[in-house]
Amino acid sequence: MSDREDLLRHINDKAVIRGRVTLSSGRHADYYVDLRRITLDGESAPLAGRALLDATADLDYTAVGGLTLGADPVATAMMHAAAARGRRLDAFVVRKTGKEHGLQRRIEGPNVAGQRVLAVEDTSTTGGSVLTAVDALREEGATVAGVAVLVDRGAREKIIGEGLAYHAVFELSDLEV
Ligand SMILES: O=P(O)(O)OC[C@H]1O[C@H](OP(=O)(O)OP(=O)(O)O)[C@H](O)[C@@H]1O
Ligand SMILES: O=C(O)c1cc(=O)[nH]c(=O)[nH]1
Repeated sequence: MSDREDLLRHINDKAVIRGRVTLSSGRHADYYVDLRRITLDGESAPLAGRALLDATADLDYTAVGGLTLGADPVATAMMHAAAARGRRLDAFVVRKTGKEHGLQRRIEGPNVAGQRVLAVEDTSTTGGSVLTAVDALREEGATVAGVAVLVDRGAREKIIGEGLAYHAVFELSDLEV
């Protein structure tokens, strides 16, 4: 079984939650895909890291990350999967709001200025969260090579409309929702 096939089985078994929920955008839905149950699961996370590296193999980037919190374990899974393949890939975390003490950095980790970066998410519904990260990255002087998510929940058109390359390991239609 390929990593992608294996990962799909893990997502259907562990992350698809049925029931009325309010989404990040304020919209309502009858199911939730809780991918934190994948990206923080010791068996599933390495699969997610490798599947995202494979899905973005056509893109050129040296660092990966996105808007905290959902994006964080996605980025670190990719970083470790890349290291296991002998490739250096840095990670970063984009804060939702600026930090007022310490070094007051909006983007934590090795400097992204001048780097080609990949903006990631666990899932993207309206694209609002990942595009917030894209804006912050550009403000910091990074070049955004593209956007990648584990599960696209509808943001594809919006993100492509912004002129960004977009890769999703799975579409909603792949899932048992
Ligand atoms: O495409 P969007 O409409 O922006 O929705 C997707 C976002 O919603 C979830 O995060 P959430 O806002 O729940 O916050 P969290 O990552 O801090 O849990 C998810 O991890 C994405 O970041
Ligand atoms: O749109 C969202 O907020 C959202 C949907 C979903 O299925 N999973 C998630 O973590 N966030």
